[in-house]
Amino acid sequence: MIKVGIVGGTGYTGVELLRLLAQHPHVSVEAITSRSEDGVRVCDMYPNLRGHYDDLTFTVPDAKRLGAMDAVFFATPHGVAHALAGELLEQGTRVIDLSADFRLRDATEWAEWYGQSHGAPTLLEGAVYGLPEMQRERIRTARLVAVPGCYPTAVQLGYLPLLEAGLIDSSSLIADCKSGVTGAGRGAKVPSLLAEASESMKAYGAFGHRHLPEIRQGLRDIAASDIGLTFVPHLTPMIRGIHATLYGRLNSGQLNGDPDALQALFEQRYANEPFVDVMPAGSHPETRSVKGINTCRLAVHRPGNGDVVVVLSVIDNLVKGASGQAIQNLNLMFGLEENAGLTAPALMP
Ligand SMILES: NC(=O)C1=CN([C@@H]2O[C@H](COP(=O)(O)OP(=O)(O)OC[C@H]3O[C@@H](n4cnc5c(N)ncnc54)[C@H](OP(=O)(O)O)[C@@H]3O)[C@@H](O)[C@H]2O)C=CC1
Ligand SMILES: CC(=O)N[C@@H](CCC(=O)OP(=O)(O)O)C(=O)O
Repeated sequence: MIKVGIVGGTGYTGVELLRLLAQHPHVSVEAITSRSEDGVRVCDMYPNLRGHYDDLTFTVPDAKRLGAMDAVFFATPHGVAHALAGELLEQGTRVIDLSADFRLRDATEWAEWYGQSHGAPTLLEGAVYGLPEMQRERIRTARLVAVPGCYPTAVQLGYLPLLEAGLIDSSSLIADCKSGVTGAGRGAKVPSLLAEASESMKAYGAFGHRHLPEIRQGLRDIAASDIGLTFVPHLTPMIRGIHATLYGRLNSGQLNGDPDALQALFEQRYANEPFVDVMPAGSHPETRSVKGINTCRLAVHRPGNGDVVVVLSVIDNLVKGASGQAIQNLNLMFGLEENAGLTAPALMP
């Protein structure tokens, strides 16, 4: 069994790691941290886990204890992994970070968007961006993986086939994205209150959200050209889910009027991807169809056979957008089946 620890076990991505790992055939969770719930049994705080982790208790983070693990997940706010990851890596422990600490390759850019200086710039060179559909081979040998953010996962997977094939103009992309409220974490915040978030919807971060540089960096790698992207996130009254509506303008002379070419492109690009499902032509994927699972469902449209392509991309923010993708990365890093622990179907309704 692979011994793992989780730093930040009381948050939504932490408890989602526990839920998914309870079904994992090759992983045993041996350490879980919380400073505020030190000494509390996991199943007393999260009764959905009763019968799974009856002997597991939250403890304060301790580098020596965590360094005895084969791998440690960080499900913590930005900046925490900066402080601890180096010490764990030195002890031979592999690190899978769900926060944004190692997602941007440029420490100066990170500092500009996150409002604090980068705490571990020397680790950046060895960090691998954990989007398996782009970086699978590098992830297999990585010791430090930066799990992509939820919006960046939905947006990059949607644009990937189009940009790789050079079909759309990379300077005029528009990503209109909606998220459920668990995307904001479990901490008490006024915008997440029932009376604030239910029966209402609003955009936020239209002036520039911290996922913008992350998405741009990923799309630049795919397109090998500069990216012009307008990204506007919205908060919607769902618990889980991200819905991204992605627009791109076809480069002139592309597709030559072939009505099936776009669909065929997406189906071919993702034919061997275990966690990307290209839906039949004309589909409109629903967020509830990915509730609790690690799948990104996509549909591609070309309204009126015009020169605009619309991609619809849905994920569960807590699974393919965070904890599920983190486990997919662990499976690759340890040479396991890529879908180990990630095979259950989605909840419905
Ligand atoms: N929610 C989502 O959909 C997604 C979240 N993420 C990212 O994953 C990370 C975790 O998110 P989420 O689960 O929502 O966060 P939460 O705010 O729900 O939980 C944060 C956890 O971190 C612990 N923690 C906080 N500060 C520290 C610290 N200084 N040292 C050690 N532990 C600390 C908390 O426990 P305690 O304070 O008791 O120690 C808690 O268990 C974040 O970086 C987030 O941006 C990524 C993708 C999607
Ligand atoms: C609805 C909501 O508030 N979403 C979060 C992003 C979700 C996320 O987890 O992003 P990171 O992994 O980069 O933290 C936000 O907009 O800040």
